[in-house]
Amino acid sequence: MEATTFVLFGATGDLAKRKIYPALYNLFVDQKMPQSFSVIGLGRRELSDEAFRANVERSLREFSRREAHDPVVMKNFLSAFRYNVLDVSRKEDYRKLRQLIEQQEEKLRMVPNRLFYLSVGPEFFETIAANIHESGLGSANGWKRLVIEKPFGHDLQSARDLNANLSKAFTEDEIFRIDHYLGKPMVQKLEVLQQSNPVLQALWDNRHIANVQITANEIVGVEERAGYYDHVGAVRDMFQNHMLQLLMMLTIQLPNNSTSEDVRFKKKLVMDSLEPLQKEDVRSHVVRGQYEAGMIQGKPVAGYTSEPNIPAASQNDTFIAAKLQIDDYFWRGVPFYIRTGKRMKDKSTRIVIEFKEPIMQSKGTDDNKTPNLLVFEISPNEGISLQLNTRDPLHKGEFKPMHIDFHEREDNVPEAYENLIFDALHGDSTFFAHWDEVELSWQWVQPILDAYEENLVPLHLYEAGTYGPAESDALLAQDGYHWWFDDKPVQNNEAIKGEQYAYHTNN
Ligand SMILES: NC(=O)C1=CN([C@@H]2O[C@H](COP(=O)(O)OP(=O)(O)OC[C@H]3O[C@@H](n4cnc5c(N)ncnc54)[C@H](OP(=O)(O)O)[C@@H]3O)[C@@H](O)[C@H]2O)C=CC1
Ligand SMILES: O=C1O[C@H](COP(=O)(O)O)[C@@H](O)[C@H](O)[C@H]1O
Repeated sequence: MEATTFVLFGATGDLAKRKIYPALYNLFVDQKMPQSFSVIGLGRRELSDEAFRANVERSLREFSRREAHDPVVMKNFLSAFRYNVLDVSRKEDYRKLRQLIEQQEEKLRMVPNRLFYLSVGPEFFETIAANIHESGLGSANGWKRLVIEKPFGHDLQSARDLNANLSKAFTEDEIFRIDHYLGKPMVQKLEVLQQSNPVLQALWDNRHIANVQITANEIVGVEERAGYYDHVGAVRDMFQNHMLQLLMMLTIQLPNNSTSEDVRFKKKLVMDSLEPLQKEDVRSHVVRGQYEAGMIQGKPVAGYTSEPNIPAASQNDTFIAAKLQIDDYFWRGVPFYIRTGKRMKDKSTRIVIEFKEPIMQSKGTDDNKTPNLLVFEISPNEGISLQLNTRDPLHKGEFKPMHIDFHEREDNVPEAYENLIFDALHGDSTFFAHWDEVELSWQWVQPILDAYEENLVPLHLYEAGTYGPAESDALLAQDGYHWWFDDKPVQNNEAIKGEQYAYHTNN
């Protein structure tokens, strides 16, 4: 891999501590970092290089998935780190930064390839990009890349404005927009699973699939993020980005050995084919919810409007469920139900594919009918399961569902940020959000934002520790479906922990 200077804005912040340093460290231990690399951490507070390295080391001990830290490896890793004070709006700080980077590159005889990672609030993105450009930091004789975190805009217009401004300093193929759901290993496998398994390929369309359910349930509430969350809600925080990305990754039809260009193009096709919602139709396609007080895992939790720094009259959404349709050859007529919410009963991100036409039961009643289900568990556990039908010899040969499960061992699973930083270092944008799809996602979501703003959609309260408002169940019930696994979340079976494959039947 090419020599790289990793320039980290927001090096003293929460994301750097919890995700970025552990990811860099794990890549280093796995020998997936460039032979020559240097990390320049930036922030307003004064820190010596030693104090900065001590902070980085502390964060690794707290947050790295690796428990044992070899002191020699740790020392080598930390020796690449320097710290520099920089206020994003002070132009002279960029000149000093440029000097420091050039000194380091000269000392280490590195080609001036520079990756600028903006782990700071989105209000700073445009200022930083412009200052990188004006200070000449980005015009050295190597490549430059810009990695930015969400949120990428607040609505369609602000996203367009932001993109237009970033484009003055970086080209589209130099911009890497992180959507950490795209870094999750199971999401990255969706493409290959579909491409390399004729069994799945053969069934991957509206002739065989009855509906698709994409869920991201969270146990956590708003936590300490009132200032941010109360202005965005579930629709902007999760739906516009992570949930629509899951939809795209599941439904794109890619050629074998596809490139990142193919992925970008095919995702755009999916978004182009998504049936648009009119503001007036949002009410019948979208369920908007907010949690009330309740019990989660045996403990009482406060309602949203009693959370610290949330106004008592807040109408902000903490839950959204929606029905979407893709109007193309493969998916026409298949409803996609998407939901995400905070303070739900359990933590689970998964995709359930329900197949058509359950086998006709020769014995038993209709109640025994079990459609074939293919489940991709994305997090917290990673796995795939298939629900088939079999006969139960102990119960007069009645039909009963059987599950074939595969669960990845937890220690085999890299963190999303490891995958994404590795790809950004390589310049591979396959698993990043490209502008086309970001713009189309905002375009699709905009009528929902407008309908919420004008209060055209009721806000349904739901008890914390449930699966959201009853209206979310009704959204599927009107089509004759129901959310799968709400009462029996798919879980890693303790009995099969540590094994790669397992085969068991439901009792
Ligand atoms: N934390 C998380 O889990 C996630 C965060 N994100 C996104 O990542 C980004 C960073 O979030 P997070 O780390 O939580 O934020 P924090 O508030 O914890 O950190 C912000 C960082 O920005 C720096 N900073 C603030 N103002 C300035 C300034 N004027 N000049 C230079 N540096 C400044 C701070 O350094 P100092 O105080 O030293 O100046 C600090 O390092 C945001 O865009 C957020 O939306 C996305 C997903 C998850
Ligand atoms: O981006 C975000 O994601 C997290 C959920 O991420 P996960 O990897 O734990 O599923 C969410 O809690 C947060 O509100 C949102 O900003």
